[in-house]
Amino acid sequence: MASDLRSDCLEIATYSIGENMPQKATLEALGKLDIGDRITCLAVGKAAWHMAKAADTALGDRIARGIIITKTGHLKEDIPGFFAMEAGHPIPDDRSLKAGALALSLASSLDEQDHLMVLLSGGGSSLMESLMPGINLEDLISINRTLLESGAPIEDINVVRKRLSMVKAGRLALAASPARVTTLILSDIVGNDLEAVASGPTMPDRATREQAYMIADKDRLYLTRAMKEAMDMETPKTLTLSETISVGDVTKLCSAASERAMALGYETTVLTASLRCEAKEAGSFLASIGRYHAGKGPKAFILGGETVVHVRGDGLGGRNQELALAGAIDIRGIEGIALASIGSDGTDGPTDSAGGIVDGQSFFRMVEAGIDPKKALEENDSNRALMASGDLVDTGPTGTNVNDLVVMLCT
Ligand SMILES: O=C(O)[C@H](O)CO
Repeated sequence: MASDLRSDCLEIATYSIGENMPQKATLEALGKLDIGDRITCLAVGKAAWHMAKAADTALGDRIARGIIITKTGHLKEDIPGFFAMEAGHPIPDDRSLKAGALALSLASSLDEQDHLMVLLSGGGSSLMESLMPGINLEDLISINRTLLESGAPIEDINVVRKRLSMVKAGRLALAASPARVTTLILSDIVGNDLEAVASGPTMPDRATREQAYMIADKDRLYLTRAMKEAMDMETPKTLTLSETISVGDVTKLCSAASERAMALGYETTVLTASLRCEAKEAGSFLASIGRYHAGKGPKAFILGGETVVHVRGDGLGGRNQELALAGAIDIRGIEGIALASIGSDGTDGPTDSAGGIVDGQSFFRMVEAGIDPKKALEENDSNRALMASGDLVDTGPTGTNVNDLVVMLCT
């Protein structure tokens, strides 16, 4: 039975990730849109190439000009009519500044006959930048490092990054005015705060100057005079010509998983699409739910989001593998239960695995292979433990990035 549960878990995850692939999601959204005939396309983010490919398929010659800005190694074959470039991520580099200048000059060349189609995905904040006067690349790199190392949530990091930028916080849409702007977003933000994705180049910015200073103070950012001047400038609060559509996100990831689980005959509950707590606590908590429901199924519990790992040991792992290992410890010996935790992008932490899938026997398989599962958890060594029990999930990079999916099945 566990093997059926395990294959059902993987089928559910594969289906929901497939439904949130950038090309599929973008094509579906474009099919429903009323778009003019003079389209300029700007694709920015880790999924930019895939989204641009979908736009090329759907709109063909109606795209007058296109630009793709993506992370190093994320470009595939040439798309006719598109200029493509790579830039730095997670730390911006001089190519990011070239990308920002290019995007702004493209936007400002448009008039009211034009329609700017922005295809946005995670990673865009670092990949495309144009700095406020007096701020240089060195300042930008140092601010980004401090913010990323502070452990601050990405939404907070982007509140500050927006203020220092001429292209973020809706300013790209302002540059494109009077052209109409439509932005399709593949979101990597838990909670779907769309204006945080890639620092919202075409969306109004709700954050205030005071919030930005509070975050800067908390993270002990060193602000030069030019940075303070930039922080003081108001960001756009309304953008009448700009509309935003979410094409893929963690909520859709959970809905697709739920749809598949129901089709497989499970009574299904989406527990949350904004999981954010410590990975091992999520694993133990889910195990306690599983222990209660095992034997009362078939039931499916679906969760989406991104847990965190406060690393204490020097083992190898990732948040999904750590969640699965914690789950394995607490469901040991229980029949009729399987728990999978998988990164939709196919990479979990600094490992080649996407996550882990465990059942009531995983703990014992680890012990037989000479691993102490509890010690492995303390040492953040989930990758070695799950490898020993044959419980790693290896998908390779999937091409999308809409956070993580957790599926627990009980019979
Ligand atoms: O680019 C960014 O800011 C992050 O990936 C969030 O979208």
